[in-house]
Amino acid sequence: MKIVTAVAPVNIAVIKYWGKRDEKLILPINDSLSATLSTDVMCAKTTILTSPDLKENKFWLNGKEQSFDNVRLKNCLTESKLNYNKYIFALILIIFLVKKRCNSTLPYINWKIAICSENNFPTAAGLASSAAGYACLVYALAALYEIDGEISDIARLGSGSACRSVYGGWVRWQKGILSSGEDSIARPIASASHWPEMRVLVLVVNDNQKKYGSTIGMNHSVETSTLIRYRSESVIPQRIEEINKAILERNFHKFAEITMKDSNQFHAICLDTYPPCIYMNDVSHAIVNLVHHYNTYKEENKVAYTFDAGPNACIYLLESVLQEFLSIVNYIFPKPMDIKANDYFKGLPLDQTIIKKELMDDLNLTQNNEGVLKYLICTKVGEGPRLLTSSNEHLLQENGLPK
Ligand SMILES: Nc1ncnc2c1ncn2[C@@H]1O[C@H](COP(=O)(O)OP(=O)(O)OP(=O)(O)O)[C@@H](O)[C@H]1O
Ligand SMILES: C[C@@](O)(CCOP(=O)(O)OP(=O)(O)O)CC(=O)O
Repeated sequence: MKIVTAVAPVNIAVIKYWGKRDEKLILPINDSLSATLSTDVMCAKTTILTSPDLKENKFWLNGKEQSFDNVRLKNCLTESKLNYNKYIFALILIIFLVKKRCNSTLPYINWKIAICSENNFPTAAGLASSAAGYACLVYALAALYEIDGEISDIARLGSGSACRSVYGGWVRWQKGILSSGEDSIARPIASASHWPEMRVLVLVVNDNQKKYGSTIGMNHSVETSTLIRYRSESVIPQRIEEINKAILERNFHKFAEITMKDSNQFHAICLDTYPPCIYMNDVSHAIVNLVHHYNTYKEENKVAYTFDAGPNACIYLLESVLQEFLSIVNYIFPKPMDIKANDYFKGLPLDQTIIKKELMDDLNLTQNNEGVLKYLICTKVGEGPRLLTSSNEHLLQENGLPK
């Protein structure tokens, strides 16, 4: 019997990946760049066990068994439109590729496996669970089958954005030009400690499973949007170099401007998609408005928003402005009285600073009803995936069943 457990991070892109040039190999039409977030706050955790006693392959996600062995791979391969099976298909493909890359004389290479994974944050809600989940799966499989070297290309086959989660710090996914996809890999551009004051505040507007997934959304954009081509050909090549430089120089003002412009352009493409795929809602737009008011008041960009394929805002900001900005968020979006502070302010500890009346008067923003925000998560840039060696950490028992 052999067992490994790993944790892997989510990542939030500041230059968004949106659109594929190859759906099966998950090859993007543009480079993207993200920060990997600390696994101390948000992570996927995956245990993989292999044993000669297992009769079939098994997979549990968040406590629920997922069909695995009984999926007809052939059907998946011939499917022209991607559907929910794509996730199980990706799982099977990833296991196959990791095994292919390992030393095939390993005595346990042909044993069946049991996989058990959990996310400590909402799954399929636009908070990058697939990125953390597939990075974790590939990292744990690589440890199980003792492979070293490149794994971002394998993680990419689960979900494109997952290739960036196999590294910590600031990570760029190079779109690559080869049709084989060999050069479509992620690389860190700066370590997790490069910009230690950077914080990320996730304002959760809705953590329900989203209706319009990223895969389908971006396919429709490629098929119908004219703006998407302009973005990938004429905007991103320069923009990605500029943000790379801003990050290396720790120039927050410039970093924030590019981050917000890129989020806005991505959602403009969603609106340019026919029929449009709308992810942001009125609360998201109220957050955008609040950030711009605050930056104008400060006469400099102190805070940057970015939205993935959902209404939740990820706010990048430096530690020095965190408390003041948070106090404004709390005033504009009041916490419901009946929710305990610990259930509302998640992640890194936050002070409940009292708002300065004159600041609110200057900002002149309208207060919302209680409960418009569901909760907040405060986190920071962190390291990539890692193995957990203590046997208490395993999610599976020695018989291959979940604990
Ligand atoms: N820990 C995990 N292990 C394996 N697969 C996972 C894990 N977490 C999520 N997934 C897969 O990813 C799917 C969710 O991906 P989806 O892209 O819809 O949402 P998301 O990643 O949370 O949002 P987004 O990509 O917009 O940020 C799940 O249905 C599941 O198939
Ligand atoms: C908006 C995004 O979060 C899109 C993520 O898309 P996915 O990586 O979930 O898509 P697939 O490759 O089809 O699985 C932007 C980003 O993370 O860069």
